[in-house]
Amino acid sequence: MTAVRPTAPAGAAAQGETLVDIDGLTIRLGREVVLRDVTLALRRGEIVTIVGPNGSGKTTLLRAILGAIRPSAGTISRFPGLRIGYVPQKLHVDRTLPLTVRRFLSLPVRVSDADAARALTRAGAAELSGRQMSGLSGGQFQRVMLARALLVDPDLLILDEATQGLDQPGSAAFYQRIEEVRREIGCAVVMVSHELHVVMAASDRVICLNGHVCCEGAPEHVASAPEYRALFGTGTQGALALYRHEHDHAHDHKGHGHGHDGHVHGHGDHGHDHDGHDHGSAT
Ligand SMILES: Nc1ncnc2c1ncn2[C@@H]1O[C@H](COP(=O)(O)OP(=O)(O)OP(=O)(O)O)[C@@H](O)[C@H]1O
Repeated sequence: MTAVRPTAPAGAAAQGETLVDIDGLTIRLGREVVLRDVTLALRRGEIVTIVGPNGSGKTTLLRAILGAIRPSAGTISRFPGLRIGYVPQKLHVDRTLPLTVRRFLSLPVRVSDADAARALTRAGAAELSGRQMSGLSGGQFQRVMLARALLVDPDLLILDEATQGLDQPGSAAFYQRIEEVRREIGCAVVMVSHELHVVMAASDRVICLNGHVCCEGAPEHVASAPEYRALFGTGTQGALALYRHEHDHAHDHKGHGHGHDGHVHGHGDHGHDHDGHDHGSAT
């Protein structure tokens, strides 16, 4: 029997408190067992990345956390009143429709100017409010999508391959923004990404999924785990090491100036401006 049960009395969750507790989760879709006996917890303030091959159940897991899919077995317990912000894998906005960013944020639920401005600022997109959705670059569009997810003041931010289509510096800038959001509002973040070498380095914890949890832990731990290497080979480990190595150099990040305790979210000396990505804080 499935259950979604409260884990604690309503109220402000403390830093590190469990927001989502998944125990023995099994999900069948049609005849297929997509997830089998998945047990994991998401805690306030942490950034967790889910990696895994195509079809390994990553989106299904996110949808189960969102409550869009019911467990076939096992439980998903959410902190009472948990607010979830979701950045989907794809959102098609009719590019022929005249629609400003500000108006987009009021669809389908109208939000106040103050709330829209606050969310845009947090997403590093304050200057985009009056822009047409159709004229945004990929990176700008994703920041607007992030702003939309932030409107609910989330305890948990869920991102499903949110940087698809962005170049590597653009992705790294986006994940840097996610870290800043996490620091500002103290939410937990769970995200799926195929850009392992970028996103793993920006994560506190990595969960390697292949229908079940193959391995999990700190990025370095997972990257060197035999289960992970069996799925992804050793290439990512090398890329991760290279990325950290690059970042260890004292290069000037033009106004970045963020004190990040060893996490990687910069983008090296790529030497090109990729169309309005905001690498620093716009606030
Ligand atoms: N509604 C559905 N009905 C039946 N099977 C489904 C449904 N949705 C997903 N699946 C199957 O579940 C499996 C996992 O899909 P899921 O989208 O969760 O994988 P994923 O790891 O997110 O993949 P990708 O990396 O390609 O996005 C796949 O085999 C998929 O075909």
